[in-house]
Amino acid sequence: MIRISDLSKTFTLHNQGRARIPVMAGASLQVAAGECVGLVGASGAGKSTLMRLIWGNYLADGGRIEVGDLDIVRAAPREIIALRRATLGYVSQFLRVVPRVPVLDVVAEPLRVLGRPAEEARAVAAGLLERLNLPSRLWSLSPTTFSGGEQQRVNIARGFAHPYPALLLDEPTASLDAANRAVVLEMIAEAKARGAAILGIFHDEGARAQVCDRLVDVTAFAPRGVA
Ligand SMILES: Nc1ncnc2c1ncn2[C@@H]1O[C@H](COP(=O)(O)OP(=O)(O)OP(=O)(O)O)[C@@H](O)[C@H]1O
Repeated sequence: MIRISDLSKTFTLHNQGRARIPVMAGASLQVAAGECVGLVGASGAGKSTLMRLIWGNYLADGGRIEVGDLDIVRAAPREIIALRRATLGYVSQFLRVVPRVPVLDVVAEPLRVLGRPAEEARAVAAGLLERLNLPSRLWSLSPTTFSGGEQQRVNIARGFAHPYPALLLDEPTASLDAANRAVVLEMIAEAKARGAAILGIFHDEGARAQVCDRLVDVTAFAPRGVA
């Protein structure tokens, strides 16, 4: 489902004398349907950069990133938007939302953009928020003032509202208590069981051991002479 081959990325810092930071060269990786792969490697090795390249926020210098039939490296912006709508989900570490939109609509939104009726989408959102133990008195509020763990649960609910065939998870259990962490790990296992291809960063070793089928060390992707 996710196929990466010969991927390279160098950052150029235009405001700092065009300093060049080579992060990866010749990176290759595949994630099959129903599989969860964990990215590991020291801080600064390039885990987040790889996730952002797949999400389409960073442009690769070379290589291919195929998600389903689309090569993200060569895709047009509208193709990436369509991919994010139906095929590729992303649970980032931090929640970014439009102010004043209530939680229930934040979580229902991925279904609404796919054409699901409002009431139906809200019912799915309510089910997820309930499962993640977010008190219903908070559902009509904007999550901008929520605690770290509450925001993370909203982010997770949103990322799991639609059954994306491919999912990127950046530290999905980082701010959670034991009970909610267990719920999230259960949701990841269910997504795998329905055939989702999942690529994640988990600093939580227990979580990693529980849901990852294998680990990929991104240090191996460092350009020659950098690692
Ligand atoms: N937008 C950017 N501009 C310039 N350099 C960047 C940018 N993003 C990342 N880098 C550099 O790329 C390298 C890899 O960073 P990245 O955040 O991918 O590492 P990481 O493995 O996710 O680290 P951590 O575990 O600490 O989050 C670092 O040297 C970082 O400074």
